[in-house]
Amino acid sequence: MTETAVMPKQSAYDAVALEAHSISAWFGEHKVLDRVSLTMPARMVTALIGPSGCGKSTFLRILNRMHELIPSASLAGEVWLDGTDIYDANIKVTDARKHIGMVFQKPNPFPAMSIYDNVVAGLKLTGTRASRREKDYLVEECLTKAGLWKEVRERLRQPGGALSGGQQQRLCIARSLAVRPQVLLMDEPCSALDPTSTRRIEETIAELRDEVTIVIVTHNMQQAARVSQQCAFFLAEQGTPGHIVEAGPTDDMFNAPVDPRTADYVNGRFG
Ligand SMILES: Nc1ncnc2c1ncn2[C@@H]1O[C@H](COP(=O)(O)OP(=O)(O)OP(=O)(O)O)[C@@H](O)[C@H]1O
Repeated sequence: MTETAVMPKQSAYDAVALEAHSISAWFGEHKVLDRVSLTMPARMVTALIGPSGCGKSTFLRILNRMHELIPSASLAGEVWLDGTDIYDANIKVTDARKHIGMVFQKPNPFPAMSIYDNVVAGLKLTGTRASRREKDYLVEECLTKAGLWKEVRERLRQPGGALSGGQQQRLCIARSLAVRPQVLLMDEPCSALDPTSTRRIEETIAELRDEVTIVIVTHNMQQAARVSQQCAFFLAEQGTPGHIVEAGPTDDMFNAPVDPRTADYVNGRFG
């Protein structure tokens, strides 16, 4: 009997490790990542750091099968979530993305849709049925986890687009949480936000990490030091594809890096 791959069963929130094995990536003939392997443990925030163009976003997008949306893009390697290869031929793209959510650089709520409907929007996309009561509960739960409930509880029917940038980003986090992902990927989630909103998102990340495995791309070294427990330093030297120079506990990466290039980067000497 042949085994059919299925995505692991989702309980409420259930953080699990995500493992990338020997990931290489191309845009057409241009190779941008070379055999990148990284374990992103459960209940930890992993920060991907490195200079512009070294492949951090490409790697992040490979982790939830968004890379394949680009016509010229291809990849090699495997991504394992709790014992299942998300690139297995039997795994549906929508299932992979349901388990592994993404928050982008620029907050992208549906602007004309109400705050309430923004949060539950993912249910429709993933074909999940819910009663009105279940939705009400989910909206409060996810907005609370995203640190937004108290600010919007009296105006859930107002459009998402009327919120501030920082509130919109927290709404996007709530929307991602509503399908109960096991992993949340964040691509520079604070780069469009002011310092106060940034701090609020960082607090939200800290509160979420026990329930959702978080991987964040950031250019801000102070932010990487504040929010992550593990860091991976990517580099693409002189036109070569991006690779990981060094990965490890955040404290070690900042205070006792093994590779001098890591020390130079985290201390702001290049990039
Ligand atoms: N859609 C695309 N088509 C072609 N090449 C691309 C595409 N997206 C990215 N690239 C190339 O892939 C390489 C890696 O880009 P990527 O955006 O992953 O790097 P990054 O480290 O996230 O950069 P940044 O920090 O500036 O966001 C770069 O050389 C970039 O030009």
